[in-house]
Amino acid sequence: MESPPPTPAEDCCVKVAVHIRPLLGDEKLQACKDVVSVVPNKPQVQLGTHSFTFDHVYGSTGTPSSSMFEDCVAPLVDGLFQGYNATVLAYGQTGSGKTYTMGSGCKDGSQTGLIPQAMNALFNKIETLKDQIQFQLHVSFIEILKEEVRDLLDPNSSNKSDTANGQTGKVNIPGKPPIQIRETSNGVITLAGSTECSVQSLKEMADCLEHGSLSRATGSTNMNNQSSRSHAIFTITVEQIRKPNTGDANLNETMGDEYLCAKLHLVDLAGSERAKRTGSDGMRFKEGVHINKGLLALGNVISALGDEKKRKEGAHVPYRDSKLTRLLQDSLGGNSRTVMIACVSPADINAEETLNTLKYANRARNIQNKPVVNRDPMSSEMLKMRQQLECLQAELCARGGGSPGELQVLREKIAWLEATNQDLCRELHVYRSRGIAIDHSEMDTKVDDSFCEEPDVLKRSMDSSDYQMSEGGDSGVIDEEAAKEWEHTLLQDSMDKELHELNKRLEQKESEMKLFGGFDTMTLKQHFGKKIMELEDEKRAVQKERDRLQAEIQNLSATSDGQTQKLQDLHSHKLKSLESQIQDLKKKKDSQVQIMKQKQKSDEEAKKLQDEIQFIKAQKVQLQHKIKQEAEQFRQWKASREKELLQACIYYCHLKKEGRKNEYERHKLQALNQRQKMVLQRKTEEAAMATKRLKELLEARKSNRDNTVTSNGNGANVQSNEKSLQRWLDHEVEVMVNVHEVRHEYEKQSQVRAALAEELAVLRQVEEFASKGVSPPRGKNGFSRCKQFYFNLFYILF
Ligand SMILES: Nc1ncnc2c1ncn2[C@@H]1O[C@H](COP(=O)(O)OP(=O)(O)OP(=O)(O)O)[C@@H](O)[C@H]1O
Repeated sequence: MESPPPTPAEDCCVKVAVHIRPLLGDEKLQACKDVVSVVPNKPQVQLGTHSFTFDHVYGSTGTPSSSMFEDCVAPLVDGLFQGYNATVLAYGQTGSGKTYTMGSGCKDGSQTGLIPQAMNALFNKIETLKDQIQFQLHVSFIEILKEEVRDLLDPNSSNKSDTANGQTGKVNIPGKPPIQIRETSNGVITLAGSTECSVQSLKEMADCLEHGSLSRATGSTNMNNQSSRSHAIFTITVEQIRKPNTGDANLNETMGDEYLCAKLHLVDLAGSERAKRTGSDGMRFKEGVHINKGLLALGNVISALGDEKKRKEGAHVPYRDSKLTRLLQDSLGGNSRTVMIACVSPADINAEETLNTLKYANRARNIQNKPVVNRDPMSSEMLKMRQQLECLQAELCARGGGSPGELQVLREKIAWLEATNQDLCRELHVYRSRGIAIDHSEMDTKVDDSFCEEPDVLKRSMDSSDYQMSEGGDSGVIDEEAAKEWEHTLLQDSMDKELHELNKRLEQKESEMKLFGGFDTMTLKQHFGKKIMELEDEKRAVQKERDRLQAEIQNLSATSDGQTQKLQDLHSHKLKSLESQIQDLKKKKDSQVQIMKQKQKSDEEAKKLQDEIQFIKAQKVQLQHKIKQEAEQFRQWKASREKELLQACIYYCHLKKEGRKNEYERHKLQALNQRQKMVLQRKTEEAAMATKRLKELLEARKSNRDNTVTSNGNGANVQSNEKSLQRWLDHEVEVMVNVHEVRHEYEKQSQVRAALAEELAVLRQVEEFASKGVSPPRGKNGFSRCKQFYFNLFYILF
């Protein structure tokens, strides 16, 4: 029977719904007009001359908001039970109704909101499946406030209400390490250090939501008197473990695997805002800046993912630009089914922001995600075993009137399969608990933000102390793997840092460049050139006037009368003023020349700066390329390593199965041997009897012959005696031969049994290798010998 093929990643676009809230009391008081309209019976929204089509439109004259859960979120909740991750994301301007829509505010809407409805649906479904599946539920609730991730469920931190600025929120215990975002080797984003509350009931989960919501940072602004000042992410993790021996045929459709795990992220983003309109200053203003920064980064990610051309070219997606985008990496363009709810206000005073939200949401529709079933490699082997078991059970039913011998064989096979299944279940459980223990110890040690990666099931089993390699070479494999991951993390980290440095330098150079900017060099040059020419002209005119006056003074000094003297004085005075004008003009010209020189120098500097910017940009592109290339190389290496591990795991399971089969066959052979031994004994006894009788017969024959010699007249009688004696003799010889054959067969089988025991030991050895995730040696003690062994077994049995 073939094992089920791994589920291929399905391409699915991010679904976008628009939720239009009604006009609020304040807006009505300000006589605001409703400017957002919905095209009847179509998911189409119009705002002025703009028209947008979405997957759904709720509120206003569109579909009633009460259908939102069934249309958008219920399918995602169902998907969790098949192992698919999901995300619901509320986006929109401040005061547009995100918290109301999500129901994460613990006030109005908290019962009709999407999160409470999702929790209800989840527990309703669990109730129907709890007999067949064991569920483990965990919740975490975090917020991102001013680029810092905060744990809303941390029992050790306290809630604070800072009345001075109307701020409420969580206060972390000083000294507690901050929550860190990590990426595991298979690209899954995890939060290290956040509280994961295990919940058993709807009430417990609702309590967590309420507790976290109360701890969330909110504050009052002109646009919303209880405005969320942070991005909040409520995550529900659903782990499913199939209970053994559930004969429910329908279950196969619900859960084919032994173990599934899926996460539902419910995200209430902080609203985009304009400081002018929210009237925020001081701390509130700073919050607004961070909020907008995070949303800008989100917008850039959406743009990069939503642009088909860029996507095809494999353009860089700036997930690392903010904590929000890093955390939502899987939800946008990754392993998740995602729904975005764009919340908008219909009021004319918000028209501009509403238009922005609609454009943003429209772009998000183009994002393609690739959700996959989060299954466990061990589970598929279990599934295979179970299918085999079911097949045998069906066969057994179909052969209701079969011979008791056949039924017995089938029953034994079923018992063996069930035992195998249980063994595998136990093993799975051990692996899982080892994994959890390793996770915990990783948390405790916290070596480095980027190094700690969640090991997968196989790695856990390999790392655990019970499975330490017996030979130095095997542990070397693991060391090498850890070293490679370590090296990759360090490299990525250092390249990230380098990129960050380059970005900083680029930013600095660009802002320096801005200082040079704003002037048109050519125009300035022309302006100053013209100015200098004008000054030259003016200087020449003044010099000409001076020369004319000097000549006039000379003429006047020749005719010196009283009138002339007066005129001469006047001219001399004028001359002096002209001289000083000339000096002024000279100075002006010099300063203009100086300015021109400075301009030229600054032009050169700007050119140099421009070259530097180009150089940094080129370096940045190169580095980004290098980061991508290294990540790809690592991904490929990791994928091949994981494939290898998976093969080892499958091989290991195969060996386990074969080992059990071997035991079973050996057992059968032993029983057969026992029977043969008894036959042999009986035959040996028969042979002894036969020998005895033979002797008697020979005696009788001899005396028969003697009789022939002595009583010659009785010839016919003697002949018939002789014939019957010969028949007896032949029969006894046949018995002897038969006994000999049986003995020979018995000896042959004893040898096989010994070989079987030896091969079983080999098999155990190989199995031990496989259990450590290392390919078994294929030489002297390896697979080829196993194969030979099965060949022998087959030959003997059939
Ligand atoms: N669909 C709706 N029906 C009635 N009232 C609504 C609706 N949506 C929102 N409101 C009201 O609008 C106000 C603002 O809503 P809410 O706090 O959910 O906005 P927000 O988008 O989360 O704002 P912020 O980003 O500032 O946190 C609240 O008083 C809420 O009760």
